[in-house]
Amino acid sequence: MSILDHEQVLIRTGPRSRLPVIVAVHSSTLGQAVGGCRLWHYADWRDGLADALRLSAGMTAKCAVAGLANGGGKTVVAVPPGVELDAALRRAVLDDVADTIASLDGGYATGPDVGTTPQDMAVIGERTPHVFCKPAEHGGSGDSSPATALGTLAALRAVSRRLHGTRALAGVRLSLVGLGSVGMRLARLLAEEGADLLVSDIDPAKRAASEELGATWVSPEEALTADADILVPAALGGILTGDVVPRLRCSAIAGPANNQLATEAVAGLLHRRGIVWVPDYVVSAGGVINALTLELHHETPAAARERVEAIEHTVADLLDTAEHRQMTPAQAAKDLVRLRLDAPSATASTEREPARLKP
Ligand SMILES: NC(=O)c1ccc[n+]([C@@H]2O[C@H](COP(=O)([O-])OP(=O)(O)OC[C@H]3O[C@@H](n4cnc5c(N)ncnc54)[C@H](O)[C@@H]3O)[C@@H](O)[C@H]2O)c1
Repeated sequence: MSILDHEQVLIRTGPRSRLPVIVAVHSSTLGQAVGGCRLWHYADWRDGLADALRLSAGMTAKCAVAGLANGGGKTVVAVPPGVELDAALRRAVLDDVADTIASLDGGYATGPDVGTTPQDMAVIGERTPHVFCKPAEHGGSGDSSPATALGTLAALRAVSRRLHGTRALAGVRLSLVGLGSVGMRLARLLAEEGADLLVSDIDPAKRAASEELGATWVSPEEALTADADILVPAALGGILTGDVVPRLRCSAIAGPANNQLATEAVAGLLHRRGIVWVPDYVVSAGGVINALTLELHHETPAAARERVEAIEHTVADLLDTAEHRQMTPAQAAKDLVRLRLDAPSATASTEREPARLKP
């Protein structure tokens, strides 16, 4: 991905922290660019730049498919190897990030990502209003995991309808990999629905809580290759490799974990095996939909919830389109992004029903 695919990229040496602060604005075609602030160690700052370029383009796609009136951006602070962020340096970094965002004059807003928290967003919010997911006591929507879990549940309903003709999840065999902030909440929601749950995590401390839900605890490898209706990746990325695909025994895959495919070609391998894969950026959009609807578009919690639950319709439409056009859901999602970016006024608006791609 090249810098020239982006509207603008700011690369600054933070005046306080002396660390490289990178803000990539990929697209503002649909509205203010949004994307989290990643504070991470990189061997070379150019690796941080590559991440910012890739992730900001991903945010454009995520917002477009979700029907949000927002574009994609990303902040990366590339911390060099060996530099530890004590409280003073962390504060300096966050102030540098805030001033860089403020210099864009509302063109871009940030939120939490790997290495930053809602509390960090409150610090950034002291210098610029263009920030979301601040803690509730600072007027924000806080932790995005509950909305991400709710949006994933909505996606799973659409997949269940595709597989079994009903959106109900009672009795549906789901295999969940990763019981973190999102995964554990999702497991609870699924257990309440009466789903038949296999669960796993590399952290054995998660076992007791999952068994209390009535779920069956298995190893991550068993969960990945389980004979299930739907595999739900909710841990780290890269779980779906060319080697794993022949061993899968699920009918569909839909989960919140980012970047599930080791390479783009894996979407085709899954399709050829008849396994329905719903792109992660569609499934996991609940958190960002909720935060933006509440904090940037100033709508009600009921409106935010409705938009998160609309992921069910988005996924249903993508699956219908993919079947009708004999393409992968990944390709159908890409086409939807292009459609919305080509005709922005006819698509994203937080005041209208999310536009849909009809088969
Ligand atoms: N939190 C959100 O709102 C949100 C939004 C969009 C996407 N996501 C993505 O969803 C995924 C989960 O997010 P989270 O906030 O729950 O993260 P988390 O760090 O709270 O949880 C991840 C869990 O996965 C487990 N894990 C790690 N490697 C594993 C493996 N190989 N096998 C099984 N379990 C493993 C960890 O022990 C942990 O319990 C991530 O990929 C994240 O990027 C999260």
